Amino acid sequence: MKAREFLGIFKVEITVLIDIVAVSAFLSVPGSTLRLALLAPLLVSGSLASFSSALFNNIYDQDIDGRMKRTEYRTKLINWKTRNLYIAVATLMIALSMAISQIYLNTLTSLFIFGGFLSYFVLYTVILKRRTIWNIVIGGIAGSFPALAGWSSLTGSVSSTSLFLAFLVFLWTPSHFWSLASSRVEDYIQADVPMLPVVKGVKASTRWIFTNTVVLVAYTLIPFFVHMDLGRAYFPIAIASDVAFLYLTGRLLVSSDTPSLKRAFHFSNLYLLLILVSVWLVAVGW
Ligand code: HEM
Ligand SMILES: CC(C)=CCC/C(C)=C/CC/C(C)=C/COP(=O)(O)OP(=O)(O)O
Repeated sequence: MKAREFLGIFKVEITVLIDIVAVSAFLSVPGSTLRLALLAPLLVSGSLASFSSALFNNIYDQDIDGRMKRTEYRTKLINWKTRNLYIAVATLMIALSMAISQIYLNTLTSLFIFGGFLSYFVLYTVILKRRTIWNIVIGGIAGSFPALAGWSSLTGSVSSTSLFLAFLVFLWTPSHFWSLASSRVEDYIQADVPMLPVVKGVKASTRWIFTNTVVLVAYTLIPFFVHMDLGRAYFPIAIASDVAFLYLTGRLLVSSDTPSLKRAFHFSNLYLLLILVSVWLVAVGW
């Protein structure tokens, strides 16, 4: 077993970007740099909840993971022999996550972190994923909770800025995932999961991806007209990232080959990273 595969069952790389969502919301709180120590319990609690939800997702999806090339490696680790062990580990992780958040942060933040866990494992994985093409649109709310948790960890409240960041991730998710799913459509046909490209075809999915990206880009322009605590670096970086994302998803309308789809998918992560990290500069007065 390779280390990357072991880390893969906890979806560590996804958790890193989830944590960056939380850090951006945290640093956008005025005066956040005076209380940076609270980043530690926020990131430990949020990461443990993300790892736990990813583990529960992989335990529940054992049957379909074994039928998809991208995920079949997981069945070497999570199988009938080890299932109970991983259930115990995942349960311990979410319990520890809640304890840390309750002790060092506040109840609202615990609720937001638990909301991310529940919306990913129960709402998306158990209820929606195998039933509807809207699975990742509704399930995408999972990625919004880290933004709400990041702001509330310092304030015990919600703000227009944390709601803006939360909804930004929500709108970003379909462009992110549908490009991946379209590049892996055979996998999802094998697994009999009703992802958009399985039900509507890749060509139609590229139109949905581009349309969603146009809506996402329009949404990122709101801070040009409505004040948010996002700092000055947000504006040029959002515009540059928007142009690149529109280009990469727009060209899918012309060529929806696998490399183009994978390029759009990988850029979706860079896109969100650039916009989120641009907000960090607000903490140092930019
Ligand atoms: C319901 C919502 C989402 C779905 C269905 C989804 C789906 C996926 C899938 C299937 C992968 C490939 C994973 C692999 O092959 O190991 C992936 C990768 C990734 N996702 Fe998402 N995702 C969602 C939300 C998010 C959110 C909210 C974030 C962070 C804010 C995120 C960040 C990432 C990153 C960074 C990767 C790349 C990891 C790598 O390079 O392997 N995803 N996503
Ligand atoms: C605050 C908190 C805990 C938030 C959790 C948010 C979170 C972990 C979102 C990730 C969503 C995700 C990667 C879905 C992919 O599942 P999939 O089953 O479609 O992917 P797979 O086929 O690779 O298993």
